Amino acid sequence: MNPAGLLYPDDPSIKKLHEKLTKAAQDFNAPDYHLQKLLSRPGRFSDFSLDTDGFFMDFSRQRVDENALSLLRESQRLSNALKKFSEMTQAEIVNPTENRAALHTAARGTGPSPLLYKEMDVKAQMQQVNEKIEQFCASVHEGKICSACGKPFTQAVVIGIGGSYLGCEFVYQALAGADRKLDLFFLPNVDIDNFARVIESIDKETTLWIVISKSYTTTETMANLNQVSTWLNTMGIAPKDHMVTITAKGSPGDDPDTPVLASFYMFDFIGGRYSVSSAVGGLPLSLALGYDVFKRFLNGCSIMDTHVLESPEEKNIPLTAAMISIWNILYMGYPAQAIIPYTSRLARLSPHVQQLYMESLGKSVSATGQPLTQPAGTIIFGEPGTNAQHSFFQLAHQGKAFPIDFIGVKMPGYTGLQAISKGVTNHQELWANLLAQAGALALGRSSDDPARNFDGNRPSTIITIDNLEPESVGMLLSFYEARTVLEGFILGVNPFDQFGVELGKVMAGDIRKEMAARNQDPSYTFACASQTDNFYLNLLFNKR
Ligand SMILES: O=P(O)(O)OC[C@H]1O[C@](O)(CO)[C@@H](O)[C@@H]1O
Repeated sequence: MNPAGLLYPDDPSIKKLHEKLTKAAQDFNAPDYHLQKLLSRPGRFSDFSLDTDGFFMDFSRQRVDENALSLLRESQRLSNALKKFSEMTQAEIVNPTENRAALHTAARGTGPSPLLYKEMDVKAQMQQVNEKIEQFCASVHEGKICSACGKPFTQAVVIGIGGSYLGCEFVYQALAGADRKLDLFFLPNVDIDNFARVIESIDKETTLWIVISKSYTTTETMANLNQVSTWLNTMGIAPKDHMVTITAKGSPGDDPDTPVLASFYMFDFIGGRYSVSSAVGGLPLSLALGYDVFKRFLNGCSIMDTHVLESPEEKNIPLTAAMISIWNILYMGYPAQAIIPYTSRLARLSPHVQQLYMESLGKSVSATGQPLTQPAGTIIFGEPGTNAQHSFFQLAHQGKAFPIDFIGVKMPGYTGLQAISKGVTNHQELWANLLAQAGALALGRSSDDPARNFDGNRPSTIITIDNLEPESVGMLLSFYEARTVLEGFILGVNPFDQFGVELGKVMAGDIRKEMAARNQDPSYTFACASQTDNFYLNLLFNKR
């Protein structure tokens, strides 16, 4: 696989293109390139917006023009990003550092059938897991599989962290309406107060615990599993009667000698942050909302995957979003990007994309280990609107500028009684704010009073989806996945490994040993800890 990309210009044409893009960005310092001017150009809105199957993206308020876009499309071609995306769906090794394919798209049926990888029929294997999920959930919903005391399960708690929970939590919050079959809770953090909050919210007699860990070695998840098991035992409930596992074949959790109610496989060719369309999302979402809802969500993901595979460059929505993101980071110099959904049901979208994007693209070397010309990635953050407006939008309007994805939903989830305030419904008020913010950031407003002056020229994209139905949410999830992967391919980095998370884990292990030694021997003085750690360990143990 050719790893060349904008941050690893192992190719004279890419070097040259990088120079052209740098120069093109300088044009935007001129007054004629202020967004006020760009937005008044005829055809700006129609030329700078795209749609597919109810998913609409308006990037007319981004500080790009045709010249910048055509140069960015060249970067796509020189790095073979779309070709690599297609190869990814066909089980090529796109994760060279771990010598693996990345087949999250196959989990929703995208790509050839049969899809052979390491002598395995990938889609058939995934189908088997999905059939098991469907049967298990039906049995739980019908009360055939029930709690130790014979009552039906009414709640489930996911024990898992990072990619083994964030995507699932986002989709659950987005889709969970009044008709849910089970309430879902999440126990990601090893923080004992996370456990305390969960057990305050559940009925121990009717709660199913879902342990999700690909490696089944993640410290936080294993500690929480132990905490929950110990707690259940003291309550007289055998953990095996209230637990299911989702893990990789051959992991320490894939152990017939430790029986649970059921176990489901996840595959090493689907990374945690890309795994919500596998059993990681499949089981909890099907338990909470029904297997048919999960299938419809997969269908939405697949519609967007197919759009990426079949659309030409200039109509390709995730590709265009990836190119604009690169433009904003590398050439316009923006320090961060925000995702602001105007619906509280998408509140966990930005935390999910934070991991998806920052773990995938926060890299300092190319896909083949060569130093990059500068570190890759950016900071992603966000909150739902209008809450965000009353929180950090002062900075967005008058402080350090950063591009924003505004996300609007045509139909809210709740369709019951809607009061009218100032002549509009709450949902319309939300939209009035969304439109006003994008307009105010772009256009600004001048004032003789410097403190009340708005320079404008601050970029944003508006993305709209039809509703909060599973298909729309699937398309949104798959849009951000594809955008991330394509951005990685254009930059020349591997979007599927995450070695950057390892060092902290190793160092936590050393500190843990010091704590364990003190727990064993109260006179132990943290002899192996550094001067600084020594201070904090004494603070913790002496409770000073
Ligand atoms: O599923 P596991 O093996 O518990 O890993 C959990 C998460 O931890 C990470 O390795 C990061 O620390 C993620 O990539 C992963 O999703």
